[in-house]
Amino acid sequence: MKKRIAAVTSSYRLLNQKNHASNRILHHHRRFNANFNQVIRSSSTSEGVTHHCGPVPLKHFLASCRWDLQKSSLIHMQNMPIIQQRNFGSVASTIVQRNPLFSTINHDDIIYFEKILGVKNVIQDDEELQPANTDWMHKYKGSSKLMLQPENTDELSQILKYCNSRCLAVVPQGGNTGLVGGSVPVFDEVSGVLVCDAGCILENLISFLDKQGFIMPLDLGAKGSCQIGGNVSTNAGGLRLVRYGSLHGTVLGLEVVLANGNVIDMLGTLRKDNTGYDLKHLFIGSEGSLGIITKVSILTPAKLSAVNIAFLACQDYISCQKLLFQAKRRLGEILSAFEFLDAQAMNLVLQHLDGVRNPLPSAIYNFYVLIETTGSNESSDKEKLEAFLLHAMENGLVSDGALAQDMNQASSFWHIREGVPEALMKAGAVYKYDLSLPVEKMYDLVEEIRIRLGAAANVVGYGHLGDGNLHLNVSTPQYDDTILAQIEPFVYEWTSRHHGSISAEHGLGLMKAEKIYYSKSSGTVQLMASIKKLLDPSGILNPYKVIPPSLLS
Ligand SMILES: O=C(O)CC[C@@H](O)C(=O)O
Ligand SMILES: [Zn+2]
Repeated sequence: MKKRIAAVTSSYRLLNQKNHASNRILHHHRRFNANFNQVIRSSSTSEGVTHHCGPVPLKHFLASCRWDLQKSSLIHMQNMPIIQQRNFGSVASTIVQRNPLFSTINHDDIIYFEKILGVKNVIQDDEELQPANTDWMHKYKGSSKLMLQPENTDELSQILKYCNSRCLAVVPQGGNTGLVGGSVPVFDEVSGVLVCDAGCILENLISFLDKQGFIMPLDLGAKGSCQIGGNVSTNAGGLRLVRYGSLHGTVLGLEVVLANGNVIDMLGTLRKDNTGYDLKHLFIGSEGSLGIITKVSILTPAKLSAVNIAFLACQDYISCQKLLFQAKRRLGEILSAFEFLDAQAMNLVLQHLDGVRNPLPSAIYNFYVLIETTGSNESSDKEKLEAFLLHAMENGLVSDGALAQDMNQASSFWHIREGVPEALMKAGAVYKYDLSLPVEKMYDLVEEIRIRLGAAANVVGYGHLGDGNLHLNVSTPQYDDTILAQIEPFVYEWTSRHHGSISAEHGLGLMKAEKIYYSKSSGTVQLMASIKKLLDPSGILNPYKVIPPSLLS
């Protein structure tokens, strides 16, 4: 072991000599050898982390229909005071006009649901409903008065059939509330295919697979509370997409309950099946608007033992781009993450998250890049990474860097990147944009927004550079409509003009349903609306989201 450290250290001395620049020190630490991704990344959400291993339940879903006619017939999505008692001021609410065709819940409905689910899974208590009615940012507030927690496909099917016949709208939801038991995931270790219930928490699946020597093909900051059904229905991207691709590639099959209660078995486990339309893709990323996913089969990659993480500083955005270009060529098949954050994002993390230390404290840099490699051959992976870093430093792409020497350091590097959303939440109000853009144009947008807003806001750019996915976040002390008017529609128009997507991985939801035309042709949106009407003629599934409501009336 000692020998290896000595050898590695000398290679970085060489680096420094070649660069003749005293500040170009790659802080080198002994590399470690474990697939620590599995165990160390902390959840960046504020939601409680559930530690049950393996089996977890099915879906939770909210009946979003109101049953108190005395109250307004509107569903308000309004800003709430957020965590840590920060005052967000008064904000103009986004108000969604309630579809008058939907029924309201009555006493007989409750009796029916209790008969199917048992009293404990029919929740009307305001306190229990509150977290489910509020999004993670505390920006949108629903007003559902009832939460139903079916424990299996059959219960869900009966409920949906009933809701459909009564024209009661429902909001499918995963990951927000407590668990209700469930069944054991089934795993085939030769093919690496996992079959599990939709309510399985991502982190539990990761632990389950870890024991078998496999990993999940997706990893998210929110893994401690998000559920695989929610991940698939929103086509969540995350930190491993650069290596394993999107869920459209790794999900092999689904079981789905349609709005009318019909259970559709598409739970194949085959990599190849060319027998006609591959309908599971309709449900991946449709945000619960076409059906509710109850089971998932997914291809899981083998867990590889050699993992390295480098935290690097770049002086300008062009260096980040060139670094990515080189990483794809020189690290090739072992590259498993390529993330970036700008100085503004770094400062927020250092300022707002407890115990975070800057691994590169000797100077202030404009950009930071986190590169992870995952491979099966320690020595050749090491050689590759070192050759890559040497080349990058010689060419002036990297100004400083640190290589994690153990799990704690690796964890602390990831914590910086994954902690950006949480730091933004703590900083005040935040306007979030999740954009796909050509990599070479991406940061121009951040700079243009910065100029537009001047000192009124802290404009932050970070994200999955390896996937061309920018998280543009604008942070202000409190929500302000004049700021919003300077960002939108500018940001959407800019993205559309550069042939990008206004939602790279977060979906459209309520926030962007009306903005869909910036990224999709009207013919495509019409076809989406036709499919929605075919599968959910009464429009009860997750109303007002994804497709502009006017197209469905
Ligand atoms: O909050 C955001 O803007 C991004 C959240 C998440 O997708 C991430 O990559 O950290
Ligand atoms: Zn992201």
